[in-house]
Amino acid sequence: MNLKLPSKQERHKLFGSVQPGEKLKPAIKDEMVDLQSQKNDFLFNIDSVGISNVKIPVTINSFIEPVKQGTIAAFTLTSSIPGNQKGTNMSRFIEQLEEYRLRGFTMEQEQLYQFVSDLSARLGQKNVRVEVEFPWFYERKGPSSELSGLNHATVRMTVQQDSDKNYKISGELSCAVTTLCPCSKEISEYSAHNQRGIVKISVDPTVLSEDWKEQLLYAAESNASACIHPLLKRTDEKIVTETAYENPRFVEDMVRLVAADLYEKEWINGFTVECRNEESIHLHDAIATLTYKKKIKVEQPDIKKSGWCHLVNKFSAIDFFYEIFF
Ligand SMILES: Nc1nc2c(ncn2[C@@H]2O[C@H](COP(=O)(O)OP(=O)(O)OP(=O)(O)O)[C@@H](O)[C@H]2O)c(=O)[nH]1
Repeated sequence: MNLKLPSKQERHKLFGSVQPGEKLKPAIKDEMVDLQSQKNDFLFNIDSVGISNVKIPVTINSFIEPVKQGTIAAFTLTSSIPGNQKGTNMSRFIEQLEEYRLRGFTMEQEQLYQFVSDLSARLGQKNVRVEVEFPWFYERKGPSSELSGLNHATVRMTVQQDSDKNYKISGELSCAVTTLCPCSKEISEYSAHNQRGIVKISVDPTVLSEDWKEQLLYAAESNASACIHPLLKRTDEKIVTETAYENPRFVEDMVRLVAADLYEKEWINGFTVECRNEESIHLHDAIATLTYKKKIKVEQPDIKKSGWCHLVNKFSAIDFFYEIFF
């Protein structure tokens, strides 16, 4: 270990770095060409332009422990632009995201509605969309030992403002469950193959219920053969195994049973349920999807001009909490 290295500057030169050239273009913002804001006939309107896969730390409130948690959210922020505008001002998306991060950005619909409203004003565009995806952690206890660990589901929220300033929100949750094959149980002398099923539920609500992600998780887990657990002792494993055997489910059974639960929820206008079983006896997956739309008149949320807007949630989160735990 007795190398005689050239200085860092000489090393950079060795690997191709050169002296800066003569700088002739303006360095002051007001003197710079603003290509993006140029007006001309640029042939087409653009439906959606912006940034995607922007990751920042955010906060989530949960009705299941841990009730307040930090997570990493990935954002896609876009707007339309008219045919006479060359481009969007991309830095403004990040500028606004940073302002919200510094204030404390919680992934709730009130803040997302306000975010879209503020972004629309900042960009000077009406068609604005924010999509955010993040892992949500929830505590799961072993059914007998009651020892706990953390599971997580993937949550996605989308808020869109259209050219008439109408708002539309949607929510999606994707979680893992256990499914045990009814056919295998029926035909075999012993046992039945089972697998991890990925249930994805997308809902189209008037307004998302305050505890919407907990309700969707419950709809998936309570209709599965068994729940997925991070930590199981033998006493737990026996119960989980037997519960799965007592509740066999095809992917078709899963999407229909979850659909029935979603249909009963007043705040949901339409939904899509998908179940994908990572088959343990095949290399391929089994999948089923079901989409249903109720015939309902959609009301608009009340967005305040500044500050977080307040929306009334029709469904009681506390009712749901008691339904699960008592
Ligand atoms: N429109 C557009 N911008 C891009 C593209 N690729 C990079 N940029 C961004 O251009 C940005 C700079 O443009 P603006 O955001 O319009 O900057 P500005 O004009 O100083 O900002 P304002 O004062 O808010 O108008 C940088 O943040 C780059 O990321 C692209 O394909 N299209």
